[in-house]
Amino acid sequence: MSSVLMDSKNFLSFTLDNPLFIDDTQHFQLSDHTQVDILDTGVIVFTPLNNQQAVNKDIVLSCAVHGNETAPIEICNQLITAILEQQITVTHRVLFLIGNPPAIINKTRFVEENMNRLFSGAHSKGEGLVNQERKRAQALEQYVADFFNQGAANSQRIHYDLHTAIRPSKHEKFAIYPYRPGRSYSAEQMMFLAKCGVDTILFHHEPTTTFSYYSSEQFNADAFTVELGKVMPFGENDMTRFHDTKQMLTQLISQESVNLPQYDATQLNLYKVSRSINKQADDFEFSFAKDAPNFSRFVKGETLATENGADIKVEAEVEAIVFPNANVPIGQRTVLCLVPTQDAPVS
Ligand SMILES: O=C(O)CCC(=O)N[C@@H](CCC(=O)O)C(=O)O
Ligand SMILES: [Zn+2]
Repeated sequence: MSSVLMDSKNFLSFTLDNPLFIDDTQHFQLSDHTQVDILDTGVIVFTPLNNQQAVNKDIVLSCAVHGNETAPIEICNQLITAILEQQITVTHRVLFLIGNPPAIINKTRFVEENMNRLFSGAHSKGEGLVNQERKRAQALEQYVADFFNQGAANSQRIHYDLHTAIRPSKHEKFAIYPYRPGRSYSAEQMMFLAKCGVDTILFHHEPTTTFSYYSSEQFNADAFTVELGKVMPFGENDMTRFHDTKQMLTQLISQESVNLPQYDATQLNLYKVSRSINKQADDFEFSFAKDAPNFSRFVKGETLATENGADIKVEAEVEAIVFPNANVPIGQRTVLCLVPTQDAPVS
């Protein structure tokens, strides 16, 4: 093990000291109970060595797919440190991914290209692997593939891709459930998220090129993009707001199973994505206030945006908006429109 990591047990510092690659993979054990494998910058796997009958989950926790979303980075790094210092012992296989170290250093969402639009092979489309984010998205796919493929056939595969949102939100913590045709939604997963404080779920309506969709679609994982609050610089996150999330993630990785309440839709705010409005022209502009929070609601006929001299109006009786961002390349999502739902197929 390199002295850099040995001295500090701070995997984030080690990652940011080596943002593009590490010289060698590193492999060591914690006492006789946990195998640790550092496979790349920001890529660390913990494998329990004892009590194999309790190992029933393969868990991926990713952060910093967007470099300026610091709270998830702090949460993951705290969990990694607690494992390395043997305050927590993993019961299940766990892969932590710090997605985009150069963007963390840059304090920006991305350096050249939004990495969360580059999964499921999008990294190699068009001009191909021309930048660091494209290469990293391809590499992250491979680490996830290897990790899940090396697990037991009957293990539950879980991937929480942790983010924070640009805007304030009427529902502070929410999760995007990737499109999964033919698969019902997991009541257990939604109650786990609720116990994390993530009480709002958006059911996506179409395939995307996000990291969580990749794990969900390719590996049948219970995968989510999880939004934990508003983007803040390092040092400005109120970590008390993440207490429940961190506690539940600790239970998830360290306990054979987690006690969860019965599914109760009344504890959740459920929304279906009704449409994604993609940018067609440079003059795209929203009609609502710049500081409108996520989940602001608009009624049928109201104008949401203008583009090419035309109005883009609310189509359903009521639509809520999430992730409005006009500053995206042509072809990409400017906003997701949502309708409240109670009838999602859950099992
Ligand atoms: O606040 C915003 O505008 C963006 C927050 C964010 O990064 N959201 C993810 C959602 C991914 C998904 O739809 O699963 C993203 O835009 O990549
Ligand atoms: Zn994000």
